[in-house]
Amino acid sequence: MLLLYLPIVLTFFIYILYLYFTRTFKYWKSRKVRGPEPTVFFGNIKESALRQKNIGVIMQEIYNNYPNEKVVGVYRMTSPCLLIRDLDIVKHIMIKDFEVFGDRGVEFSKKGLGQNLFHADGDTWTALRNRFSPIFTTGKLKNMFYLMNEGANNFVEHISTECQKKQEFEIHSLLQTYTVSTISACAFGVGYDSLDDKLETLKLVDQIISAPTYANELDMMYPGLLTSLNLSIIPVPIQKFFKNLVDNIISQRNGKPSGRNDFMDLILELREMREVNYTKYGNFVKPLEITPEVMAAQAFVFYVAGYETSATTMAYLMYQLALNQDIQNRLIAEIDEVIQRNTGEVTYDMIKEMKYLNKVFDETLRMYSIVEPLQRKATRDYQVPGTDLVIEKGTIVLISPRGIHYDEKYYDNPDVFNPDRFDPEEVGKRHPCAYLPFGLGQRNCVGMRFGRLQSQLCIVKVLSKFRVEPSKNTDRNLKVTPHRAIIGPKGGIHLNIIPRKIKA
Ligand code: HEM
Repeated sequence: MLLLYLPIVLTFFIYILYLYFTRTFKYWKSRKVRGPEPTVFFGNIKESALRQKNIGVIMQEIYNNYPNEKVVGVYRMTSPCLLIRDLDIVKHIMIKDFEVFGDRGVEFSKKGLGQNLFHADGDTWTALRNRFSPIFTTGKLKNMFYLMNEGANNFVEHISTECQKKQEFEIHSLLQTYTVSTISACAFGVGYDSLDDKLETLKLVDQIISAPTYANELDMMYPGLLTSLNLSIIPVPIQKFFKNLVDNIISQRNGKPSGRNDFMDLILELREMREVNYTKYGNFVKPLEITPEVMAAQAFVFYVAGYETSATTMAYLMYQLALNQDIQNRLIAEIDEVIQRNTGEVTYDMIKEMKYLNKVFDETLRMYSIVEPLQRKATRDYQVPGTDLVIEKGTIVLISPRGIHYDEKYYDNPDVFNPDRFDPEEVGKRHPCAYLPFGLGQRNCVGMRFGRLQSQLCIVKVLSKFRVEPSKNTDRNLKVTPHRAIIGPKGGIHLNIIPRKIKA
């Protein structure tokens, strides 16, 4: 008898699940916002949730499929989100109306490593950003330059040794060895000589961070769940690693700056300064106490945000130089000229002088923007300028830098690598929001100057000794890894590195 009813019960149960996992899917239609049809449970991000496609690529495809829309309604799992295509609206959200869109909407905990600049929202973020921005000024970077220089010299030596054994390298992982050591030296004061014993743990950090977890998808389905449960999405061993690292540094330095001028010194310096009270939009914001926990959270985010982004950008840059030998020749000529004119060690000011290097770097990040999509959360209902649409409080808005960077409205022949697009006159002709690899507005990348500097220094050092060329394994049709948060090349980038014949 029971068996007779089982199919009916099952069908009913599946129907209830279906209703539940499609309950929000009329949200955008009812507001007359166009967008792709969602799939039960997954919304529009099925391939990303199944780790088949990077979420940044999915958003770029949606951007491309709605060329006439200012905004597109999408569902991340069952949550309605709005993809913004129109650059004037982008400007409002990211810059002008920042008081509504100051949150990123990825906060997972107000404790431990959760109190980091990237994930924190609300007053915690304001307090963190106010407190920590000063450590990224030009003056501080200049003081830290010697640490990067040492890292770059070690790296070039490493390549020279390896080049005696082989010609072909997987350069993405090769460049990671440079950024891991440089960021470790600059962020948490690990000397290059003592790096080897930490390297294994740092590799583990990378593996754990890049391993797919479904916490993000869970938070998309039940926004705010992680924060309300105060859950950490970061595994306990990693939390312990960064906490111990910071505790050791504080005790080695007796809680005072050591004169090394690394981030830890700068944070210890900040700790010694009296905290200044300030207000945000007229409201008093509690000043932030720099506890060892807060320090560990920033060391964590500087490490995670700092090494992979720069290594990936440099790998793509080298790839394009290998495919475009004329551009490589022009860049090498600039590097040689500036070094010869200044004689001696490469300095911060010399890097700033290399205008073509900057253009090559900017064009690389146009073609290969790596932090995608950009994200903000509405902290109150918001009428989208120039439309009847109201973005409801709590809604996530998304921006696709890749969509914009490959849009022919802003960039002719977007598939062509052309650094001259970044001539100042050309830049002046474009909408100010048409280029956003470091995000935009008050919540943009705080480490932008650091990332540019550590990458450009390495490129200069490497190209002053070597050239790059395609190898037999160079993939001319690069794909991106489906699951990593930073968009990187699937299967790596294989190139030949050839010692240059330097004229005496
Ligand atoms: C090529 C290198 C890099 C790229 C392309 C990059 C890109 C980005 C992007 C797109 C964002 C989000 C901005 C937004 O939402 O508007 C971001 C945020 C952030 N980045 Fe970077 N980044 C790079 C290097 C670095 C480095 C070297 C550090 C630290 C040492 C760093 C630390 C951060 C932090 C802490 C945030 C969160 C800022 C906040 O919310 O206040 N980044 N980055």
